[in-house]
Amino acid sequence: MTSYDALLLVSFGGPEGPEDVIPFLENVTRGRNIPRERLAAVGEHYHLFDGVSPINQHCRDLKAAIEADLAAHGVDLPVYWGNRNWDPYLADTVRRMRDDGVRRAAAFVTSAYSGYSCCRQYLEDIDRARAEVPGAPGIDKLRVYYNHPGFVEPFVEAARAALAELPADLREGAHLAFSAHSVPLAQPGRERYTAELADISRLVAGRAAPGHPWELVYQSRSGPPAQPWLEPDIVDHLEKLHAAGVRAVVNVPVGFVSDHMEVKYDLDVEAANRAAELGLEFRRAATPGTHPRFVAMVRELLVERATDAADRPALGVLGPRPDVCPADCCMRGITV
Ligand SMILES: CC1=C(CCC(=O)O)c2cc3nc(cc4[nH]c(cc5[nH]c(cc1n2)c(C)c5CCC(=O)O)c(CCC(=O)O)c4C)C(CCC(=O)O)=C3C
Ligand SMILES: [Fe+2]
Repeated sequence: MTSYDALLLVSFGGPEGPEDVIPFLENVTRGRNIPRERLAAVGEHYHLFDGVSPINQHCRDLKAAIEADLAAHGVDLPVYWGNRNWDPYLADTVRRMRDDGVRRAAAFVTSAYSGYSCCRQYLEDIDRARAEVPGAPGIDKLRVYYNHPGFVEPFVEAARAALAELPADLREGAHLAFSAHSVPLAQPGRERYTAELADISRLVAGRAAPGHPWELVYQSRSGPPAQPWLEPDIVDHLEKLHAAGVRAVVNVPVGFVSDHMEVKYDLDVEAANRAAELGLEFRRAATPGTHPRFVAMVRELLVERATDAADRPALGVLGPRPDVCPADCCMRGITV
């Protein structure tokens, strides 16, 4: 038994106005060797949306939904929110938690997978924030949840809905294209990340669209052009499908928790525009966002951890992830 006196929502952060865009991008890419041209291009994506990323509002909505769900289930726990790259910064939130008398918090991260970018980098962020705040509360990151029914089921529902939106005569021949953020091939934990993505893609395809062909592809590639990243890219994939005579595609962005900028631009603008040019019918499935099943999962993960429950729900073939990262997760403790 661990008694938690708070839940901490940890996220990526995003700009909320044109003047935030450059400082935000500088925060994200500090020390990461991202070419200037790439940064300028990504800045333009944000400016298309008046410099406002949807991600912070998603976090406010998710926080409110979690608070309502906890209250409805008699769990009396305050919920805090802190980001890696933008206000409210994690260190400021941790300071406020300490001032409020929080001693031990469970952390729910808006990233569902193993691997450096999805798991260890958030652990490092939490460590760094705690190191900045004398007397900081203890913070336990909840387990990786990509295969939890509360994450999988909203995607199954969303994939079915997107398929149903296709013109009836094209539905039967439609392909499913699962997508996730690309990462460098050399990134620690990359094998585990891709294995988990394949696991959930197979699961969602089998439940939402049995018999339809599916593939796992990547999006939002960054880094220097010479550095190898996970492929194929979704746009190249759409071109390949089109050339092979496929006429309709449902894109399921299983790599993400909400419809933030990597979804609203890279999929809804870039991939959708290319599909339109090709004459390919393209529908994008919703991410979990504030789906009640997803919100309930946050509480279930918290209760499971607090009570050290033996039953750890997990779908697919890889099994539940342990509470504390083992060597094949994100190589925590190994220097890159
Ligand atoms: C695996 C992964 C996730 C999923 C897990 C998770 O959700 O955390 C993710 C999410 C996100 N990535 C985001 C934005 C950005 N990511 C960048 C750059 C990078 N992402 C990477 C990986 C990932 N990223 C990597 C390896 C880089 C290269 C630099 C580095 O090694 O760190 C850059 C720099 C410009 C560019 O080059 O694209 C931006 C602006 C936003 C916010 C969107 C919004 O504002 O709504 C979100 C949720
Ligand atoms: Fe990213």
